[in-house]
Amino acid sequence: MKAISIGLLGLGTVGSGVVKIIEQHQDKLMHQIGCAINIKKILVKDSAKDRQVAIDKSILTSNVDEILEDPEIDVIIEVMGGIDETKDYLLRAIRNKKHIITANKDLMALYGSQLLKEATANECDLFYEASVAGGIPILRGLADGLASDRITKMMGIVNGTTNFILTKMSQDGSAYEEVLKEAQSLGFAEADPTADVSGLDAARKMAILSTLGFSMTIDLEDVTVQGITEISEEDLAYSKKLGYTMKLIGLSSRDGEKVEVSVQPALLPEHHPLASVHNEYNAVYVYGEAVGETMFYGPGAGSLPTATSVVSDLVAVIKNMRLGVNGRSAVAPQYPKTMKEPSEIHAKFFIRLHVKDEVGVLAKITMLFAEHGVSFDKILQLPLNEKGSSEIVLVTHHATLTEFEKIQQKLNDYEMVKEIKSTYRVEGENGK
Ligand SMILES: NC(=O)C1=CN([C@@H]2O[C@H](COP(=O)(O)OP(=O)(O)OC[C@H]3O[C@@H](n4cnc5c(N)ncnc54)[C@H](OP(=O)(O)O)[C@@H]3O)[C@@H](O)[C@H]2O)C=CC1
Ligand SMILES: N[C@@H](CC=O)C(=O)O
Ligand code: NA
Repeated sequence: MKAISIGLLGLGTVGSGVVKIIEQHQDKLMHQIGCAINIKKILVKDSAKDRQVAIDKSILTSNVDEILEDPEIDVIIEVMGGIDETKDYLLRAIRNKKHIITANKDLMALYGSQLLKEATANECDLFYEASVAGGIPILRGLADGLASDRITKMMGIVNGTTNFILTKMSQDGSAYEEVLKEAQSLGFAEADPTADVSGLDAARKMAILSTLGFSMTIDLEDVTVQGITEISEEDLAYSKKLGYTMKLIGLSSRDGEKVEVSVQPALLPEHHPLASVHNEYNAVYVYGEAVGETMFYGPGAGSLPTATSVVSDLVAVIKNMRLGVNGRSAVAPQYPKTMKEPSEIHAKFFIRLHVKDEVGVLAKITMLFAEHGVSFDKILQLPLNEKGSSEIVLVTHHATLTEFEKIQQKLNDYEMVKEIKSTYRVEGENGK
């Protein structure tokens, strides 16, 4: 079989990894697909820039038409990032009958269904394994490995940068800004790391995972999002003291046909498997009605891990080309979407309050929670340096989000409560 020519859009962290893997694993790739892979052109912004990989500079271009309009190029690998312009490039490529592989969750979370429909209509493959949890084959795990099951819950650490930051802050006491810079220099962070630390990157991945896992179209706006920027050293210290580990957790759950999809910092019991996922590593816990608990673990970001998923997608495209079955694997969502109301979301909650150090304060707070049917699992009360003030830290038993929000509103109105310093969900107790 003659060599397959591919066009690469982007030669940064992931693109360089793709070039390395295609070169270094040539024998294995040839054995699997029966032909050579020829990287014919690479789109970059600046062709003069020094590169992390040795390549023939004549294949670099800043004119995308040289790739999209080249009839010899069968497959486009998109690892440049960006949304609107990139979507236009990919739609043009699909209409020119080119198969697509992308690592771009920003794009797939917003326009995945449009692109997949267009690809199917043009008998093209569109694979995006690297877009969620970099090097972990989670999308293939859901689409193929668990195809026979009904998924009811997914809980994961799906952003490497924030997991790296939280690990270093809680284990070594490192400062937030310093660790963020380190994550950027290691190539884990997005071009604009706001997407990482605000939780948006994880929300995009949860929208993609939930759409596939629950077979319903979960849009980005269906995902409630909170990032890691408000987490204080005190919160990290209290979570340790109470036997928890703070992680940025993506959560998708389904009860009947109703779903919740959210991203937030949450406290996990120290013995929970996700609590020992450190640095840029990701993990996704998947519960299926038949299979029970499964866990997918591995590097969530970085050049070679992410490129592994990209090149494995390329192998799948080329195998489909040989069989003449491209564009047949995407399955359209089966179910309509109904999101859970806050009154249908149950969790345990952590709350940290600064209160006046007076007789009866704790009793009054206990009474308020009891009026809303919420009892406590853990209570700490400690004096503060500020005279006449103390700190109360509570972990509730399960309550609905609605009741917990009502309690917070009433606490804010109490004169004895100086400030609600922080609240978090506590997840993963009872083994899940
Ligand atoms: N880094 C990671 O660990 C992971 C990244 N991803 C995703 O992979 C994609 C790429 O990420 P990453 O490799 O880190 O990004 P980089 O910023 O390292 O690389 C981007 C590359 O694309 C080129 N590029 C960007 N915009 C344009 C444009 N408008 N025209 C031409 N070329 C352009 C850049 O050219 P030049 O070099 O000339 O500047 C660069 O080579 C993103 O969608 C990201 O979200 C997914 C999983 C993990
Ligand atoms: N910035 C992302 C890269 C992979 O998707 C992350 O940190 O997880
Ligand atoms: Na993946």
